[in-house]
Amino acid sequence: MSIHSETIQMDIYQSGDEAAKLLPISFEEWENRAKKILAAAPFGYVYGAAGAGNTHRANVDAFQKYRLRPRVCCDVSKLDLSISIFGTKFPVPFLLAPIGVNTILHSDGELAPAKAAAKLGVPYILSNVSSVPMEQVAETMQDGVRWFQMYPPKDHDLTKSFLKRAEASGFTAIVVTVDSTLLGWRETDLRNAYLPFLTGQGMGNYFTDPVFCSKLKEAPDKNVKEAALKALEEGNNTCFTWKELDFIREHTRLPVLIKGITHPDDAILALEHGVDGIIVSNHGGRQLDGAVATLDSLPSICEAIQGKIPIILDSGIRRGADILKAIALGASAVLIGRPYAYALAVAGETGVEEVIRHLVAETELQLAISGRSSIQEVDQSLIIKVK
Ligand SMILES: Cc1cc2nc3c(=O)[nH]c(=O)nc-3n(C[C@H](O)[C@H](O)[C@H](O)COP(=O)(O)O)c2cc1C
Ligand SMILES: O=C(O)C(=O)c1ccccc1
Repeated sequence: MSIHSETIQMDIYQSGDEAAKLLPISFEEWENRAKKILAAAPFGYVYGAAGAGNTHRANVDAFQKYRLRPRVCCDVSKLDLSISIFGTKFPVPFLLAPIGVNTILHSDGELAPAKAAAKLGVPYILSNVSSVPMEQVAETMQDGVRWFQMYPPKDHDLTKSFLKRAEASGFTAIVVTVDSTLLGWRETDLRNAYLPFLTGQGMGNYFTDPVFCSKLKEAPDKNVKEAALKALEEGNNTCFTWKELDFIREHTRLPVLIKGITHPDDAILALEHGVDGIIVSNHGGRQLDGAVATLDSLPSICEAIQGKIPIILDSGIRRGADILKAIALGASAVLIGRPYAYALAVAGETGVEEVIRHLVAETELQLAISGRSSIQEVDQSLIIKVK
């Protein structure tokens, strides 16, 4: 990656350019700006969490239980943020999380984060419920690394079709999200009576799928509501068990990651069922309220997995310090969620690019000021638990 902290930081300091000053720097500023720009319902869809929002708060608060304890007088003149997953080297220790239905945030939909990620060499995980079909996202990303996230459909033919399309369009891993076979109790969205899928948004992959369309009475453009309800029904796969995961495992040659694990026993089961990676996630607190923070569940999962497969963490990552703390506790990488969603709403592709660039710069500076020169040197000795 050709972006480095010094250049990014000095560019910002030195720019007398008004345009640069117009875009936010902090997470809170992006969030506030998104709130001003968006209508209440789409903003609430991103901001909202399940129930009282306790899981969401716990995710963020968990990072404050740990402090970085820097070493000094270390040679940090050469810095390396790169990591390696499934034998592929990535320039930075984060990926963009799958976030669906991006047209509620920006008219470019998923094409904007996809392009920003590809431009900066950051892998992009495309949501199953993207507004733009996966083939179009693939085309816009060219050689950019992309993974496809799937809400496992009830219909095995549809599952096979999604897998086949993802493979054919150059996605290099499948992320199976297992924490959302039912939609959580989301009070903000209920208050706004807002579920964007019902009007056909976020249906890019379903409405272009030959298997899905073959099972509808009328084409999606003739009866959007019927088609959308059918897609949601496919996702409400409450019969999903490890057996269904085996089915997915058997029907793709790509690495399979399971997203939504917070219990070490599930991590072990996932490993036994042949997954290649685990994403410790509680969906940003959007599913189960009152649940354990992902950072709090990470150590037990790392202990259970014993380094056999990569463990990625999301939910609550806002800044460089959070990234380093997750890695110090055993994560191989993290996913960035809401920060880029707000940036997308504020400034489209440019906004997402800015968020990525700032996170790279901050993480690199944090690493150096901690006295470490590479992500490989980040381990438990970097942090202490303070409460
Ligand atoms: C608006 C929104 C839509 C999301 N859509 C998906 C999705 O389609 N698939 C998925 O696996 N996770 C989805 N997630 C969860 C994210 O992948 C990620 O787990 C979460 O955003 C992490 O929490 P954080 O944003 O608070 O850091 C969504 C999250 C948000 C905020
Ligand atoms: O909004 C979400 O968090 C999300 O990922 C989702 C989308 C559709 C059905 C279930 C969850």
